[in-house]
Amino acid sequence: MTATKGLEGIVAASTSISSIIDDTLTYVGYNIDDLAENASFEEVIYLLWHLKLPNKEELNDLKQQLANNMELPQEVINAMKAYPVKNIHPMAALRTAVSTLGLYDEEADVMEEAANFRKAVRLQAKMPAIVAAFARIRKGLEPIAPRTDFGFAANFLYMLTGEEPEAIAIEAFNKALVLHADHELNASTFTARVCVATLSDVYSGVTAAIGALKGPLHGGANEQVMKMLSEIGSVENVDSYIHGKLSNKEKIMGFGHRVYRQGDPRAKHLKAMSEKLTKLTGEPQYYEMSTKIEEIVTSEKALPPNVDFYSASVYHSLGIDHDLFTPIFAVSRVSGWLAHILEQYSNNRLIRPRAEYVGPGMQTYVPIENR
Ligand SMILES: CC(=O)SCCNC(=O)CCNC(=O)[C@H](O)C(C)(C)COP(=O)(O)OP(=O)(O)OC[C@H]1O[C@@H](n2cnc3c(N)ncnc32)[C@H](O)[C@@H]1OP(=O)(O)O
Ligand SMILES: O=C([O-])CC(=O)C(=O)O
Repeated sequence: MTATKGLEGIVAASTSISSIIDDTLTYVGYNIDDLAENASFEEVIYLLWHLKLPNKEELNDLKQQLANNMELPQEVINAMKAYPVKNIHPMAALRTAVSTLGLYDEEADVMEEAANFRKAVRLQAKMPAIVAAFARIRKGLEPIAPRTDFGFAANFLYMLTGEEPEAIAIEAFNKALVLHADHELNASTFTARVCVATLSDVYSGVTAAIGALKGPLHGGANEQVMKMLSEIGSVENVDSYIHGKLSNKEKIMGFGHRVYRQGDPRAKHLKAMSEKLTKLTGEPQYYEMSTKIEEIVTSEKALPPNVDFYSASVYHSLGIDHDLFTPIFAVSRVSGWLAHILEQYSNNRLIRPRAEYVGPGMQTYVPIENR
């Protein structure tokens, strides 16, 4: 038995939800470029969960269900207020709050398909409310209840600030949500599937997935990109900063991908948004630094930017705190995790690969007094 490091190239599941073939990403056969330009995030959620686009009635029904289920149980808000809010990362808070949410869902361990769909709606609806509530609680502010007349993207921005978001912010945020919704068998989705393949519950699957997304080699990279842009500070500093990192053999966050070779098809949409939004906010340097970094990294390392690279300057331009970038990724990706969890349940088998043993050969036990 020989292990493949990082399971590279191993096909570990079948799915009808999304595909990456020849660097083209589709959700249920719809090209991501089409969806990014035309779809609302709610339409994408419906597509991922039902494997077809909704008609008007189905879409309105899902929108209403999401808006109606956004409000958090007071117990979860109280629990968040008791976290050591000043010292914890919002991804740790989100991971814990989603687990706590499961304690207050009477159907948490009901395994029927209809109950799992109901929990999917509740979790999808409450994830943005958790992120927004935590962002306010840690500043000493009260959480803001969602508006039932707002769509998903608008509601998140509203719960974060208490102000009605501008149309351009809603449009940009909706597009970012669409672009991050699903991505075949990425590390966090695989984690969710492994977890629920033991027939554990939806909350456990999503909690596990949040843990996997948090790492800087996966979803956590978007926050690291912003940290890098802040450290660089101006276009003039890009060259020496990036060359310094590369000569130290350090990774440049937001570049490279296990599956894409020519480039991540989502990046161009975020790049265009970054250019537009940074101009509007009067901070074009974030876009200019980013394009200069891209120029160097692609020419010297042949590594194109991934989804995390330009999303950083997009979220910064929307006025979002930098350590909320990865939780925002989770607010979108939970739609994909839930789709994969439902798919896993529908055709389940325990996921249990083998390991190549590379430790010592047979040894004789030595009693502790003789060691
Ligand atoms: C949503 C997402 O999860 S997208 C990915 C987000 N993550 C990041 O942006 C973090 C930076 N990127 C990386 O760490 C990697 O490219 C990954 C984790 C995304 C993919 O990793 P893998 O396929 O395992 O590639 P691996 O890490 O083995 O790298 C292969 C080679 O490319 C180099 N490399 C890969 N990514 C980068 C990078 N961003 N900067 C510099 N060098 C890199 C590695 O150092 C390695 O070089 P070596 O062979 O000389 O040692
Ligand atoms: O697919 C991956 O390995 C990482 C990624 O881009 C994503 O999860 O969106």
